[in-house]
Amino acid sequence: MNKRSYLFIVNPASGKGKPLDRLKIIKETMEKEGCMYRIQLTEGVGHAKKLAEEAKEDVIVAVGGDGTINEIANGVKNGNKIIGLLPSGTGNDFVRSLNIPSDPQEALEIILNGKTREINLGIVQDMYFVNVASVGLDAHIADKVTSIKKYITGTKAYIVALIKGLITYKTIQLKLSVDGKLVDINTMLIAFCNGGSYGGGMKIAPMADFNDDLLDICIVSKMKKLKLFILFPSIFKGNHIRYKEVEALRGKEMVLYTNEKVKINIDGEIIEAIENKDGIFIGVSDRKIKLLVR
Ligand SMILES: Nc1ncnc2c1ncn2[C@@H]1O[C@H](COP(=O)(O)OP(=O)(O)OP(=O)(O)O)[C@@H](O)[C@H]1O
Repeated sequence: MNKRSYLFIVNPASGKGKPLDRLKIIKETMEKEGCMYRIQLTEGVGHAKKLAEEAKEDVIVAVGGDGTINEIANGVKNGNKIIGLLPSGTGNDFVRSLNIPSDPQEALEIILNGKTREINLGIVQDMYFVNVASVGLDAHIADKVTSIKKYITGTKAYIVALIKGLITYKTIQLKLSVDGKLVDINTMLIAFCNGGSYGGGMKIAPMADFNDDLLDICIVSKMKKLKLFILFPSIFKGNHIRYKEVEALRGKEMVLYTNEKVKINIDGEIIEAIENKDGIFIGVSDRKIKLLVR
C-alpha cells in the first residue's frame, strides 16, 4: 500500500472545466489504492498557492494548467514536499516537456508510483516560475489569450490571440544584463526559459534543460511585422533560431533595465513588473522543486 498522503488541488477554471471531469477518476483510483487523500477546489487567483503553503500532505497534486502548477510551486516552501501533475489545463506546456501523459489514468499511475525528479525553478523579482517568463510580444499576446480562452480552447485560442497580438504590438527599448554582460536591445520579445516550450506548443527554447542551473534566453529583435508573421509559426518547430533577428543565450542571473512599464508573462499569467531603479531581476533560484515523473 502507498503510505504517502495526497492533496489534490483542483482548479475548476483551468482548461474550460476539464479538472472537474477528473474528480471521479481521482476518487476511484485513490480509494482502490487505499491512499490517504484530500481534494480541494480553488476559488480564485492565489488560492492554489495558499492551499499548497498550508498543506500537511506529502504530495501536492496540481489538477490544472501551468498557472496552477506555478502557484503550487510558489506555495510549497518545504523542500520535502513532492508535487504531482495531473494535466488539465489549456496549453499544458510544462507537463508536456516533462513527458507526463495527458490521459488521467496514466498520469495518476505516475502520481502513485512514479520517480521523484528535482528540477530548477526560475525567479522573477520575488516570484518563482516553473517553465517560462517573458516580456514583450508574448506577454501582450498572453494578455489576449486570457480573454480569448473563455470562448475558444486549446492551441486555437493561442493562434487567434497571436494574430490579434501581432497586429497591435509595439517594440520595447531596454538593456539586458546576462551574467554581468550588458546588451542594448530594441526587442519584440525576450523569453527566459527553464522549460523548452510555452504558449500551447511553441518550442521557444528547444535546448532548454530543467536541470542545468541556467535559463535559456531567446531574444527576438525588432523586425517588420510581415517578417514576424512569417517567423512566428516557425517557433512551433523550434526553427526560429535560424533567423538573424533571433539570438539564443544562456545565463544564471539577468537584469532588465527599461523606462517603460513592462508586463511579464510568468507561466502564462501576466504581472506588471514592480518599478525598480536596480532593474528587474530574472534568474535561476537556489530553490528546487521535487516532481513525480515517469
Ligand atoms: N475558482 C477559480 N475561478 C477563476 N479562476 C481561478 C480559480 N481558481 C484558480 N483560478 C485561476 O485560473 C488561472 C488559470 O489557471 P491555469 O493556468 O491552471 O489554467 P489554463 O490557463 O487553462 O492552463 P495553461 O496555463 O496550461 O494554459 C490561474 O491564474 C488561477 O489563479
